[in-house]
Amino acid sequence: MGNWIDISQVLHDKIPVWPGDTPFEYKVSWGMEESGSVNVGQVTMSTHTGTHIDAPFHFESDGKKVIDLEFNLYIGPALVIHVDKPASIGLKELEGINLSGVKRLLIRTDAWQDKTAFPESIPHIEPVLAAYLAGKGVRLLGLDLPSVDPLDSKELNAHHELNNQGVHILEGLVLDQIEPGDYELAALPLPLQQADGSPVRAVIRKMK
Ligand SMILES: N[C@@H](CC(=O)c1ccccc1NC=O)C(=O)O
Ligand SMILES: [Zn+2]
Ligand SMILES: [Zn+2]
Repeated sequence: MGNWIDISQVLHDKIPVWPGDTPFEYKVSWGMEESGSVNVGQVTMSTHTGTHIDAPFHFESDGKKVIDLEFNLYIGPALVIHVDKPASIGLKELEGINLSGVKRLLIRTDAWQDKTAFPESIPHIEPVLAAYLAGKGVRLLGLDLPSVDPLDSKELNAHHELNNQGVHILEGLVLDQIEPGDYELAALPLPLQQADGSPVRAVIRKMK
C-alpha cells in the first residue's frame, strides 16, 4: 500500500464559493486573552464549498440528510479515471473503461485548473450516465468539479438522475496529480443531522 494522498481543497478565507453563496470564514471567536486559557474558533461556510458530498436533501425537499447516508460508501476501493477536459461526460467518454466491480468511481477532468477562482463553465455529467453507472454497480461518483450539472442548471437533471439510480455524489476533488488506477478512498462526511451536504477530507492511496 502507498501513502495516503490528500485530494481535498484547503479551506481558507479566500476559497472560491458558488456565486452568491456564503463566503468561508474561520475566526477565533474567543481568544486566549479573553478566555484566559484557550483559543476557540468559529467556522462559517456553505455545505457546498471545497471538497464535499451532496445529500439528496440538497435537491429534493424530502431527500435524505447527511446523517442518513450510509457512511461505508465513503470508505473503500475506488477507481480513478482521466477524461481530459471533455465538453460533457457521457457514455462515449467512458467507452473502453472497465467498470466491473467498481463501486466508487473518481473522474479526473482537469477542467477546473485554477482553484483560486470559481469556474466560468464546467463539463457536466450527462443524465443518461446515471443508469449506466448504476448498472455497473457504481454507487459513488466523485469529480474534480464543483457540480455534476451545468453551473446555470436549475433542473439539476444529473443530480436527480444519479440519486434516482442510487449513485451518491462527491464534488470538488483535487485530482490533477493523480494517475488513473485502483486506489482506496476515504472521504467521510461529518455527522450533520440536518444538512444537505458536508465538507469531507478526501484521501486516497494506491492499491497493491
Ligand atoms: N449543485 C451544486 C451547488 C449549487 O447548486 C449551489 C450551491 C450554493 C448556492 C447555490 C447553488 N445553486 C443555485 O442555483 C452542488 O451540488 O454543489
Ligand atoms: Zn454540492
Ligand atoms: Zn452537487
